[in-house]
Amino acid sequence: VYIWPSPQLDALEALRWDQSRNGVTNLVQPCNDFVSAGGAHSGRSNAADWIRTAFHDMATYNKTSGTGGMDASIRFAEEQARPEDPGDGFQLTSAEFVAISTRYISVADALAAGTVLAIENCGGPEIAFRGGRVDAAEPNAPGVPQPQDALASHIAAFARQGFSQTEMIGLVACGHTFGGVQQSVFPQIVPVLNDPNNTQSVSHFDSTFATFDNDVATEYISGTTQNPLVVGLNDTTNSDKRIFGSDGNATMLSFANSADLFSSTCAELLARMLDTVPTGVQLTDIIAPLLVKPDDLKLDLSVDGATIQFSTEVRLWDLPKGNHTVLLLWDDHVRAVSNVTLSAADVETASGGRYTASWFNTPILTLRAVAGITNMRFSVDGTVEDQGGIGFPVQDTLMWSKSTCFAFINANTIGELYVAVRNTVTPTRVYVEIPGRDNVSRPIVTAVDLTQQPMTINATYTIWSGQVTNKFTFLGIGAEIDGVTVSRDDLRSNNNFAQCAV
Ligand code: HEM
Repeated sequence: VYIWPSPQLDALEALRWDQSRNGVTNLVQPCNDFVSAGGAHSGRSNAADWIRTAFHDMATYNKTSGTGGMDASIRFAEEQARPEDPGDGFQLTSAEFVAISTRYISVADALAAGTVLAIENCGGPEIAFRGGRVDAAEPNAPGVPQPQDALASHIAAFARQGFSQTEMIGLVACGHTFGGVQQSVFPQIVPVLNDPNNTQSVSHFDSTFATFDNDVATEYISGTTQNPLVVGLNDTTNSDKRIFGSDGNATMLSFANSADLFSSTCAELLARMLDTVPTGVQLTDIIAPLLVKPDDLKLDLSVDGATIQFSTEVRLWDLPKGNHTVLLLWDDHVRAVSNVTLSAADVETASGGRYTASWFNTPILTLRAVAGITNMRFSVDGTVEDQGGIGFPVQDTLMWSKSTCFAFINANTIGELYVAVRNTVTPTRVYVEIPGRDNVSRPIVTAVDLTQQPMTINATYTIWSGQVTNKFTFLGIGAEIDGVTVSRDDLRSNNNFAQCAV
């Protein structure tokens, strides 16, 4: 657990634990949801595509040279064109996770989190998730095993990736409890199925293709398996048969005998798969949920500069069922303590129902600008939550001014931007931050300086202003103050402000 606020960890924590709010979990609920069939059951599933994509991204890893691994290089068309990466799953999955990536969440972190969330929400074990993966600038060297390869080649490929033969058996079984082989991609392995519930003719690895369970092992051991890589007509491509049988079935038998052993083994192996990163990449600690987490802080200075419109919400972890009294207490620059009662907004279960997350909102509060806000605590049923005495610090140095407005001219959105800076500081630069992507789809932020002469509107705030005419959707704000960069990563769009008067 870390101290809030920390922009990158806050974002990773939200991705990992915010369930329906994270933009990911809804794509694998129900577990047989599939993006390019409009969510309809097609025999394919996003969950399976994501897990396979993560494996193919990792499988280029070379533990001797420290190159390859989880770095989202699978998003490159060059990798997707290789015989070892057939089908459109990698392209569809990459597009989904590029869309989720932000300045704080790499595409590779998004893919890793998506894999964890898909497995956890579809019957699987809880999987340790770390962040900090770095997106590759170019494709990796090839290295994904293929079904026609010999057993010795598979053993060598997994050894290069850092997995023993027993771990190889485990990892393949953990992956192949989801999904199957597509007819259109592997016509030499799978015939056309003519099944209205399986319109893409996917021959599944086990009878429960959208859920994590040990059926892949029980069906294999009992001899009832329909796994196309075990009982396929062409023995050359029966790679699961060779791999599963390579230790005399000992590992698969242990999985068939114990669903718990299968679960715990997969939790460990899949976490290691996702944490296989190039040398030099430093992953974060395991991202645990914060028990009390403020979120979505909004501060806006009024047009006359006299008041601040403030609101926030707080997420409380695993509250007992029932009604709760939640208060926000806050400090300000005139050393007063204020409080307000929050209202229950929303309850979600996380990690496949293991936990609950409950959100509580403040109303929109009007603070005197002179007083501002410096620190928060929460009282939950009478117990004060203050991060062990630190409280939850709030910066009111830099915020949007309500004077900001947007205009729409010739398909361009033009922002008249007004940013308020507290007079206690003298920034050398105030700018807006426009999230975008570089030419290989990595998230970047472009700063556009506010260049109009700053205007002191009262004793408390000075307004910096400027215009942006670039095409953009969201804007953040930042400043350089005494050589330090201050960012308010409270992204706003034209929906948050009035239309400019003409
Ligand atoms: C020697 C190793 C492996 C071989 C030869 C192999 C081969 C295959 C093949 C041929 C497919 C069908 C793909 C398609 O039709 O589009 C497939 C699907 C899949 N593989 Fe593997 N695989 C291996 C290891 C793994 C591992 C280690 C994982 C993950 C931990 C994994 C996860 C998956 C998943 C989830 C699917 C289903 C994809 C879907 O239904 O869209 N595979 N695999």
